[in-house]
Amino acid sequence: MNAPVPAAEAANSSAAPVFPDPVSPSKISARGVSVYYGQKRAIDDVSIEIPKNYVTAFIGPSGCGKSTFLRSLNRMNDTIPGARVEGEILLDGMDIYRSAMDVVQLRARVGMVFQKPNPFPKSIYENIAYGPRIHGIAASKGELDGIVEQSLQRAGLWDEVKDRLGDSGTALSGGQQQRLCIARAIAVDPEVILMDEPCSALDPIATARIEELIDELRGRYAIVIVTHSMQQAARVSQRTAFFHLGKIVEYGTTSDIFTTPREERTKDYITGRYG
Ligand SMILES: Nc1ncnc2c1ncn2[C@@H]1O[C@H](COP(=O)(O)OP(=O)(O)OP(=O)(O)O)[C@@H](O)[C@H]1O
Repeated sequence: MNAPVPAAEAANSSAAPVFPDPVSPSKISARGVSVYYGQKRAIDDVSIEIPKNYVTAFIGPSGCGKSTFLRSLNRMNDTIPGARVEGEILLDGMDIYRSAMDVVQLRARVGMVFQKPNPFPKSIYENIAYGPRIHGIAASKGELDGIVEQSLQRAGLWDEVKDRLGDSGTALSGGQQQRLCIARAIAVDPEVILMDEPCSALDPIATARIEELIDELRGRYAIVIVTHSMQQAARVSQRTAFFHLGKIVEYGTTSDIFTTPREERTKDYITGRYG
């Protein structure tokens, strides 16, 4: 295994670059990760340490592998026929593909929020209560009620739904459904929350509310967000990884990436000159 080296130094060597965080300890890290769909390599030998307590944005042109890499962080690719992951993904140092870690437990620790809000076709209450119940997090109905309320509070949804917890989650607006999905992820006490373009199906007002929410949750979780919006990456993240052709070309603080990118490809992409 390679020791982490500064990104600039690594970029000049022939070995694949390793991107340690400049300040924060790692929560989840990739070492030499490649992801294949059949013969096609969508992610090519990526190593990165994703820090605790920050929002990390994955940016890059369409098809560069952002979602594929995101999904490899909680084994979501396992559900895609023919998909294969090589290398190591370490959650607090434990290899999520090779240890005895149960995938259901893993996905509680590393939650996922999708592009299109996907509440269960069940009540608002049940959308939140299901996870804590199957993971044995709540010992009593009273405790479960408390988790439901706290999760909805943290997702900024409690005041809007407290009088209609029995209504279907699918009856909420798109923005409310997305906050419900975030509350559902929070309810099982995750350490990492992965968000794949969580605002792309939402209008500007709902988007602003989700961005505020991400900011409120920052510090409590390691959050990773895939986004096509440079403005959104600049608003919500403290760290940014720029992907290109299945590799991370550049990683750093969001302010550095947006003000003084080192790589021409990053510069072209964030200034809209990529073509
Ligand atoms: N289920 C799949 N089966 C086969 N190939 C796939 C699958 N999902 C993605 N790919 C391919 O892997 C590559 C990376 O796709 P991915 O969706 O990860 O990129 P992305 O950067 O997230 O793109 P976008 O920004 O457009 O969502 C692309 O060439 C894509 O066609």
